[in-house]
Amino acid sequence: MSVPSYLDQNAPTEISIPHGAEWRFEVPYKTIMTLTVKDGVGEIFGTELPNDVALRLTGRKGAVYAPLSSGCRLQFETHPNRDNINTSNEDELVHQYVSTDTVVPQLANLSFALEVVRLQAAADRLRQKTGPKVLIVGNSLAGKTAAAKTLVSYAAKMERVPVLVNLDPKEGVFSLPGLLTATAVRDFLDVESVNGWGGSPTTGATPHIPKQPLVRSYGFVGVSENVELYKYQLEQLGRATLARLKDDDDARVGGLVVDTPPLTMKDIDVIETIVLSFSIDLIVVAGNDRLVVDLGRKFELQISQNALAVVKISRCNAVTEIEESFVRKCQEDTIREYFNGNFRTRLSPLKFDVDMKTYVIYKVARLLDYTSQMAFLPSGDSYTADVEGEEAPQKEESLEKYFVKLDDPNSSNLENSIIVITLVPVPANGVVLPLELLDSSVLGYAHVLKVDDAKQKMSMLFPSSNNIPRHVLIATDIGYME
Ligand SMILES: Nc1ncnc2c1ncn2[C@@H]1O[C@H](COP(=O)(O)OP(=O)(O)OP(=O)(O)O)[C@@H](O)[C@H]1O
Repeated sequence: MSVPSYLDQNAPTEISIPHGAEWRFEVPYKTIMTLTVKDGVGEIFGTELPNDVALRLTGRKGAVYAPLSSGCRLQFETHPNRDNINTSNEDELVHQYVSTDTVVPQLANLSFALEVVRLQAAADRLRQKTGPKVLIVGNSLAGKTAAAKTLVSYAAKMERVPVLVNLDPKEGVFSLPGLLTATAVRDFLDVESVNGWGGSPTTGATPHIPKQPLVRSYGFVGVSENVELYKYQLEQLGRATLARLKDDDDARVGGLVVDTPPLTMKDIDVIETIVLSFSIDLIVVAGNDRLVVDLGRKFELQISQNALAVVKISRCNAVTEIEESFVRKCQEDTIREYFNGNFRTRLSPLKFDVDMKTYVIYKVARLLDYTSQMAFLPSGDSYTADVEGEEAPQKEESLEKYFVKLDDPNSSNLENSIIVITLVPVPANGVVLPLELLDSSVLGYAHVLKVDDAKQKMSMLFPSSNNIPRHVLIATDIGYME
C-alpha cells in the first residue's frame, strides 16, 4: 500500500493504477474533484468510467479499480466547492493513495457464479425460476453498499436487470432517506450523483434510464427507532418485489441484490424477516467470520435443503470511520437532489399552500412512544396484552404501534420535515382504517417549508405540477432545511 498523500489544490495530477489495484480517494464536501480516465479501464464500484470524460465528484469516498492488464491511467484536479465552502469539521484536501488490498476480485468471482444461476433462470421460464436472490449483511462500514453496487453493475454489464433492494434507511437510493426501495437497474449507475447510485425519477432528464423504484415509507433513518414498522414495511416491499419478478421477465432472471444497514446476530429477527420476505437464497457476509458461522447454524435446515447458502467476502478496510456530519450532509444533498435536481439538471418543484384543517395528519411513531402510551391504557385492553406478550392483537389493528395521529399539527412538529402523501383520501368521518393507511401506496413526498400556526396553513414543496390532493398525510422523522 502506498503512503497517503495530501495534494496541492488545482494542480492536475496523474495516477497510474496497476492491474488489479485500486486508487482510493476521499473528497471532502468543500472540494470538487474532476477525474478523467486517460488510458486503460477504470471502474468505480463496478461502473466503468468513460475515457476522456471529466467526472465531477464531491463529498465522496471511493476507489477506481483497474480490472484489465492494461491498468488505468487517470488525471484529476481539485477546485473549491463554492456551494459547500462553509461545511464545518472538514479540511479541503483530497486524501488519495493506491492500494492492492481490494475485494473487487472476490466480487467479480461471485458475479460469475451469480451469472450461472441467471443463465439457469433464463433457460427455465416455464417454471418461473428466478435469478439469484442475494442478501448482503455485515457490520458498519464493512463495504456492504460498495459490494451491492459492484454486484449490480457487473450484472447490468452482462445485460441483466437485477433488482437492487435498499433496506438501509439512512441512504436514499433512487429516492429519499427514510424509504425502503426496490429498483430494477437496467444500465450503469450514475457515479457523479450524490451517493453514487443515481437520481430519482424526479431528477429530470438524465443520460441514464430513469429508475422507478418500488417504495415503502419507513420514515426514520435508524432501524431501532421503530423496528416493528421497519419490519412491516420491508415485508410489504418483499411482497411487491417478488410480484415484480413474476411480472417482469428481465427482472426475474436478474434476481435481487439486497443492501442492508449494519446487522449482526443481535438483529437476527430482522435478518430472518428479510430472508423470508425476499425469499433469499444467498447470504453474503462482509468480513465477519462469527456471523458466517452463526447464520450457518441459524439457517441449518434451509442450507441442508440447498435452499440457502452463506458465503463470506473480505471486509473493505478502506474507510474505518465516517463522521456523523458527513452522513447527515449526504442525506441533505440526497433530499436536495430529489426536490431541486443536481448540477446537471435543475428542477423547479412547485410550492403549495394547504389548509391544515382539511387534512388528517399522522406521524411515524417511535417504538418508545408506543410502549409509553401503552402504559396508560386501562388493563385488559388488547394493547396491554400485546405488551405483556399474551395474545397479540392483529398487527394491522394496532395503528398506534406505527403511526400517531397529530391532533395539533403545528410548526414544531411539522416544519422542515418530509411528509408522505398517501393514496388514502381523507375520510368524511375522519376515521382512518389502520390497514388502509399501513398498506397504502404513496402518491409522493413533499417538503414542509413553513407552517403558519395562526392561519393553520402549511407551505409545501412538491415535485409535481399536480395539486396536493386531500389525502391522509404521514409526517416522517426526516428533517431538512432549505
Ligand atoms: N475500496 C474502497 N475504497 C475507498 N472507499 C471505499 C471503498 N469501499 C467503500 N468505500 C467507502 O467507504 C464508505 C463505507 O463503505 P460502504 O458504504 O460500502 O459500507 P457499508 O458497510 O455499506 O456501510 P454502512 O455501515 O453505512 O452500512 C463509503 O463512503 C464508501 O464509498
